[in-house]
Formats: sequence, C-alpha cells, structure tokens
Amino acid sequence: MTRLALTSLKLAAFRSHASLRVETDGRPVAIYGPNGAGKTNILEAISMLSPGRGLRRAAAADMARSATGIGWRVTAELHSLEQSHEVVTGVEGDAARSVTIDGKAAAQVALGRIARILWLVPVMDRLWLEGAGERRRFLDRMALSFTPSHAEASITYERAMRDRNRLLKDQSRDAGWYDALEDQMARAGAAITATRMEALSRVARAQEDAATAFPRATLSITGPDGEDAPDGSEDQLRRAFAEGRRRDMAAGRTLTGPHRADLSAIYTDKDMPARHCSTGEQKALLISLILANARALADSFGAPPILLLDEVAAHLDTDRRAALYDEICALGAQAWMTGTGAELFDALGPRAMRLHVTEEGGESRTQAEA
Ligand SMILES: Nc1ncnc2c1ncn2[C@@H]1O[C@H](COP(=O)(O)OP(=O)(O)OP(=O)(O)O)[C@@H](O)[C@H]1O
Repeated sequence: MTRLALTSLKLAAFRSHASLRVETDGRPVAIYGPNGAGKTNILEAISMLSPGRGLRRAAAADMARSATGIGWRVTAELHSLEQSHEVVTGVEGDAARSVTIDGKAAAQVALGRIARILWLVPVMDRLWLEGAGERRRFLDRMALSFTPSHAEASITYERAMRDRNRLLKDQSRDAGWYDALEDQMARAGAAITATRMEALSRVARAQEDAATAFPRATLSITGPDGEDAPDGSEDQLRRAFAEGRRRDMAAGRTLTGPHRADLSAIYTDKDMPARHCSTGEQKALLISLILANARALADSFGAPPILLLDEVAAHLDTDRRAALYDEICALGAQAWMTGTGAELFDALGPRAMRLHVTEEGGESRTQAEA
C-alpha cells in the first residue's frame, strides 16, 4: 500500500457524475475515455479534498450536477501512513462548502493536515507567460504542502488587508486603526514569506542530484515587476505598510506585501527564463517541479502526496512518458492521471489500475478495470 492514498472515492451529483464509486488498492489510477466524458471532473472532485477552490478554481455551486442542481458531495477514505480517515465535503443548497473528517465538522484548512494533494492541469502550460496571480497560487500550494498553517496565515493576512483597503478607500486617517491592521498583516505576511522561502529551498534540495529525466528549475521569489523581493520580515513589512499609506490611499488598495510577490523560474541547465522556453520545455519544467515537491514531501513526512495529473501523458514523447511513470512508481505516489486513450498508459503495465469513463446523455459512466 502506498503511504498516502485514496482507497475509496464516492461522488454524488458532482458535475457530470450523478454517482460514482471507485475502490483502489493504493496504486496509481489511469483514467481514460473520450473528450468530455468526465475525467477531469474526477480529478477536480479529489482536489476538493484540499483547502480552497480546487483545480478549476470554480465556485462551489458550479460543481453541482446541473440536472439535479441542489448540491454535491465527495466522500473519500484516505489512507495516510498508518491511519485512515473518512473525509466528506460538499455543498447543500446555498450553504458554503462543508467538511467533515471522521464524522466531525472541520474547517477547510484542516484538510491540509491530512491530505497533501498536488496537481498539474493544462491551463498551467501558460503559467510562466501570464499574470503573477497563477504563479503565486502555484507557490502557495507548494508552501501549503509543507506547512499546512500557511492556509491560516493567508486567511489572516487577506482579512486584515481587506479591512485596511476599506480604510484606504474611505480616506480614513485613523492612525490607530492602520497600526493595528498593519501589525496583523506584518505578522501573517512574514509567516507567509518564510513558508514560501522554506518551500523553495526544500524543492531546490530535492532537485540536487535527483535521478530524474526532467530538467532542473531554479526558483526565486521576486517583487511584482521582477525586482528582487524585500526580505519580508515583520519589521520590514510593518515599515513598508506605514510608509506606503499615502500612496496606497491614492490607489485605494495596498500596493506592497506578499500578496504582490511573483515567482520566477529559470531552466537551470540552459540558464534561460522559463517564459522563453519552448512549450514542451515549460511542461517538462512543471512536471519536474511537481516531482521535486513530491520527493521533498516524501523525505520530510514519510509519504509522497497524491498527484493529480490532467492530460500530462499525451504531451510527452514515449521515453519521457515512461520516465514519468517510473518516477511516480519509485516515489510510491498515488497519481490520478487522465488521457483520452488507454494506450497512453501502456508503459505503466500492472503498476496502475484503470478507470474507463464514458458519457451517455450528459451523464458520466465509470468502469474500473484491474
Ligand atoms: N455542473 C455540471 N453539471 C453537469 N455536467 C457538467 C457540469 N459541469 C461540467 N459538466 C460536463 O462535464 C463534461 C466535462 O467533463 P471533463 O472536463 O471531466 O471532461 P474530460 O473527460 O476531462 O474531457 P477532455 O478530454 O476533453 O478534457 C462536459 O461534458 C460538461 O458539460
């Protein structure tokens, strides 16, 4: 048995899946079937077992099956090292997404402590080319995977910043209010930056001397315009917020802090910024980073994360694809992978189970194969 795995997954009224039930023995799962059959929907459902909006960043209500429209539910048996947890998450009517762990109501952030889940989806092919927001989210998922309290620090920071932005918009000059909110932002912000830096150094270490077919990437955190990021300590942030009040009031929002950070990547062996690399090279860099993150987690916690790899196989040549499968299996990670044809997964042989997904009249049907 892999050390972190979903051994059972049930979906109810989740997008195209009226109901789905899959039992696994912890091996990776290769999901295949035609376009629109509902393969990515299964990965999205699994991504809801981590805090946040999942791999499509969709509103929770949009995940409800449109034919039913009253809500959805994902129920999973999660085997983690020597423990098993039953996790249920879903939405009913207009209520916010709820989570229960072993029958007890829990906050979403608690999911980060029992299920480490990383994903790679086709929209991330443009990660190095588009806005900083997606890159920051990528960085934060990495940070969250090592330090679950990153989620709480982010919530505290965002909340205090929203309040500060309101003061700025109202043109308030109440220094006491600013001091109090900026103090919260400086403390949470310093924690956010420290966790991000820690994640980068763990991923960098996991790339050193790694036996991998994928290229190394050198990551660093920069300011919004690619400049070197300030040290991000509590004192530095407190000073930057206080000094920036006048400028921020003119802008109506906070213009400095970890919410403006960007992630830069260099293709190490070519000394080439990732955004200048070919499409295939960029994809290889992303796979490399996910695998390095997974190796670092396995080293630190004794278990690699669950990996959700949407349409990754189709974009790799035969050798790279075989290398990816070998690396996943060597890690002992339960990867859930999608592709249109079963043959994309031939090189996995009996190392993975297969799920065949088809669509009939707007409803997905799933058949597990040994
Ligand atoms: N809320 C919803 N209710 C019902 N069906 C939905 C809902 N949201 C999406 N769908 C359907 O789910 C299908 C898309 O599923 P999904 O993205 O999982 O496909 P896929 O098998 O990954 O396809 P591809 O190979 O094209 O990526 C579409 O047919 C879409 O109409």
